Amino acid sequence: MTDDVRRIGIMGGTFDPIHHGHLVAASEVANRYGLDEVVFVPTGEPWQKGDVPVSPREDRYLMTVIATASNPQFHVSRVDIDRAGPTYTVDTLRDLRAQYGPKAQLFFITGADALGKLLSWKDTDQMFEMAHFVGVTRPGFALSDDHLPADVVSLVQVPAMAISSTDCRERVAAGKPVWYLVPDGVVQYIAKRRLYR
Ligand SMILES: Nc1ncnc2c1ncn2[C@@H]1O[C@H](COP(=O)(O)OP(=O)(O)OP(=O)(O)O)[C@@H](O)[C@H]1O
Ligand SMILES: O=C(O)c1ccc[n+]([C@@H]2O[C@H](COP(=O)([O-])O)[C@@H](O)[C@H]2O)c1
Repeated sequence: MTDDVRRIGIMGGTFDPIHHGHLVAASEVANRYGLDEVVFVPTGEPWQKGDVPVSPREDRYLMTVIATASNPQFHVSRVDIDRAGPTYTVDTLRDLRAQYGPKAQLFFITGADALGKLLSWKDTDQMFEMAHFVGVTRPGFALSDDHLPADVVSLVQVPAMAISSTDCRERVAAGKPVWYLVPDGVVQYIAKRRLYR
């Protein structure tokens, strides 16, 4: 009998827009951990983004689909955008666990900035029981697990991509290019939908 334990990476994000920093992080962790696939999960209502207006969820979902379409290991899930109310990772993990079954190993990928705020997330004890967390380096942020309980998180060095969605949005608003910061199809989608103007 074959060993059917699947190793699933989960890359959650607001993806407004998705950029090459997200894609490189997911690709690198997939390689390091021998993941079978990475599921990108755009947030519904990102409750820790403050007062910054967020683009419609269907636009963020479609940009994520466009950005990941060419990679057979990458998939996109609607679990967070189809759930009403604020997006909590504990719910994301519960939904994906139900979908992938009890045997799947789940690895939740976060950048150094998000990792630093992990203990402010909802129901962290339950969250830590459902997935292993992988914190990745991000230019401008220190990567540390000092504040976290032992064994819940691993730290991974990924190629430095000094890109943020905030910077991409500001560049579009100022009429500057985002070519090569985001995938080509996402550049075209932003123009077609007149996002960030
Ligand atoms: N350049 C990057 N390198 C590594 N990880 C990143 C990078 N950009 C984002 N991430 C991680 O990807 C996840 C989703 O990030 P998010 O969609 O909020 O993008 P962002 O660029 O941080 O957005 P914003 O500028 O709007 O806050 C988070 O865990 C974040 O830490
Ligand atoms: O569970 C929480 O309380 C929680 C709080 C903040 C962020 N998250 C998740 O962290 C991921 C990155 O979020 P963001 O806001 O940096 O795009 C995304 O999957 C969010 O749903 C989760």
